[in-house]
Amino acid sequence: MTSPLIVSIGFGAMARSLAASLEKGDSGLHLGGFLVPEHLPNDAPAGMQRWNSVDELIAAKPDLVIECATHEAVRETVPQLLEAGIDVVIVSIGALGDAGTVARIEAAAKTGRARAIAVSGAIGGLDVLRSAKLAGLDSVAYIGRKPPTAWKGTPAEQLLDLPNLKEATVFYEGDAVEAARDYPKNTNVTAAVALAGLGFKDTRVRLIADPAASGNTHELEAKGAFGSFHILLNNKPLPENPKTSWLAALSVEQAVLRHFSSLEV
Ligand SMILES: NC(=O)C1=CN([C@@H]2O[C@H](COP(=O)(O)OP(=O)(O)OC[C@H]3O[C@@H](n4cnc5c(N)ncnc54)[C@H](OP(=O)(O)O)[C@@H]3O)[C@@H](O)[C@H]2O)C=CC1
Ligand SMILES: O=C([O-])CC(=O)C(=O)O
Repeated sequence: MTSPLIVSIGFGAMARSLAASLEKGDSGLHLGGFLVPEHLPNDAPAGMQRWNSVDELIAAKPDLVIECATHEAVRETVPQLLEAGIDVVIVSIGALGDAGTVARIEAAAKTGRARAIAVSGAIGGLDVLRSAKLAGLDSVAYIGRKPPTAWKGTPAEQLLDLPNLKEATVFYEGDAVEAARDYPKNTNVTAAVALAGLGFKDTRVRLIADPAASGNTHELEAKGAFGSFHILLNNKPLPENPKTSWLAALSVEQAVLRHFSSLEV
């Protein structure tokens, strides 16, 4: 049997980590190539293909596409692939905080009889949240803590003196609608929590810049008819992008392995 064609949208920190990890593993699966905008330099490793347009990619008939790029790619590129009958794993899931985008993705998936799969990413406990929701959830809260460098290029820069921050500082408290929209490279996890639990408006979010943090910490607390739970993840960042946790890349890899496995665990 020939190996399935697995392609990423974007070839940044996460896609590169995924490619290297699949290569090292024994699944026989590989990242066959990637779709990136034409302006990016061509640094495709040997044996990998590069596509510059979604039409060219669709013509190559990939078996699975993994969006590892931006919220914009989820809005602009993912629906076209689904309509063409191609399953897509979505990583920049903060884009799903917009009801119009969700409706477009659902309609495209229905048209193409394809599946859009949202990854758990850098957080865990979503299985518990999904199950607990069935009996009713009273509250869901998420706390994200990262070192100041990880908040560079976000609205936190306007709120705090990030390079000279001396102590852990809360700079955002609100809901997952705003958090997912305003911190698109840092808080996709809030979308995972919102989608599994109480929805974007009712998910409480607190974001912290902490000079003492050595990695990316994600805390999740939920209460409901089932009881309550509280988890804390201490994630190591990817060397190429301190905003992104290694666990997020690993969650993409396990989504790929599950997709091609006959026993889903
Ligand atoms: N669900 C989760 O838990 C997590 C989700 N993420 C999300 O995953 C995505 C990837 O993360 P990461 O790899 O660390 O990010 P990087 O910034 O390292 O890589 C993204 C790459 O995609 C390229 N790109 C931008 N726009 C497009 C487009 N329209 N089509 C194709 N490629 C594009 C970028 O190019 P250029 O540099 O030129 O813009 C860049 O090379 C991000 O959106 C991030 O927010 C990250 C961590 C956790
Ligand atoms: O990787 C992380 O720690 C979380 C992240 O960036 C995101 O959710 O966008």
